Amino acid sequence: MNFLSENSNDSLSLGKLRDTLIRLEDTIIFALIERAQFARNVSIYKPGIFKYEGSDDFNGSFLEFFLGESEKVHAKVRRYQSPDEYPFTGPLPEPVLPPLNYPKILKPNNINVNDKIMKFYLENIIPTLCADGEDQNFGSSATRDVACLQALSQRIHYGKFVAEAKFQDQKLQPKYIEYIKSRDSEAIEALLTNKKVEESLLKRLRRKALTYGQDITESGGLNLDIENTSRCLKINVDVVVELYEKWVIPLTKEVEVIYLLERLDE
Ligand SMILES: C=C(O[C@@H]1C=C(C(=O)O)C=C[C@H]1O)C(=O)O
Repeated sequence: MNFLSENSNDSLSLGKLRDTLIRLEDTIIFALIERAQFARNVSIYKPGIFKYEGSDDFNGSFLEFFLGESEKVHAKVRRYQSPDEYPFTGPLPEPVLPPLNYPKILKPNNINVNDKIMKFYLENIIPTLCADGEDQNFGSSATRDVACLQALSQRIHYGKFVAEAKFQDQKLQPKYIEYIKSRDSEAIEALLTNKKVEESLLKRLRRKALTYGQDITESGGLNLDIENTSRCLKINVDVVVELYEKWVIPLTKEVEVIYLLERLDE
């Protein structure tokens, strides 16, 4: 979401944030489809298998190396105002001070569930998403992993913005304040949970995975009948739905709760 082009209160409306989360469903499904075309390639997840020029002392996995190096670049450009200012090649200019005009309360803080995201991605998603074995496409697999992990991380950390929007609801704010003061995480989670939104999301996600997973030809209709279609899909629809049901939604809510527990600290 672009926080710079709009006034900050407006960009925190729950409706707009939900639109952003819906758009990110597409990003995540396509990233998973990209990864699913390659085999599991377990070698890229085991530490110490490859050596890297100029990083002789690095002992982690290929994926960790890849992610670390790309995030070094992200760290250097993070403070620029727009992606258009980032050079594609050559040295980066000196970073300027943070120009991002976030709503004040959303200044960067310590909420980070990336360790959890990495764990469920490697232990639960990759083994069911990809064919067992090694097709030796190590670089291709790792680039897709980075795309999947970054999209999942972005989606889940959006919980901060969602939580702030919910806290701004004047009818509910006294309740949130009461539960925050009594450190009642369960009550906070119950208050911010919207079962209807979650149910619609899971239904929509199944239809999206079924649709995006098909080869679209020049004629003929799409087939939304899972029984007939699932054999030739590019992705296992159940993996996508389970990913959201078991991991993405619960972790988004965890971020929401952590954010709100710190909301009154200033
Ligand atoms: C994100 C929201 O908050 C909660 C988390 C949801 C999610 O991660 O998709 C969905 C509904 C809510 O229980 C929301 O209300 O839209």
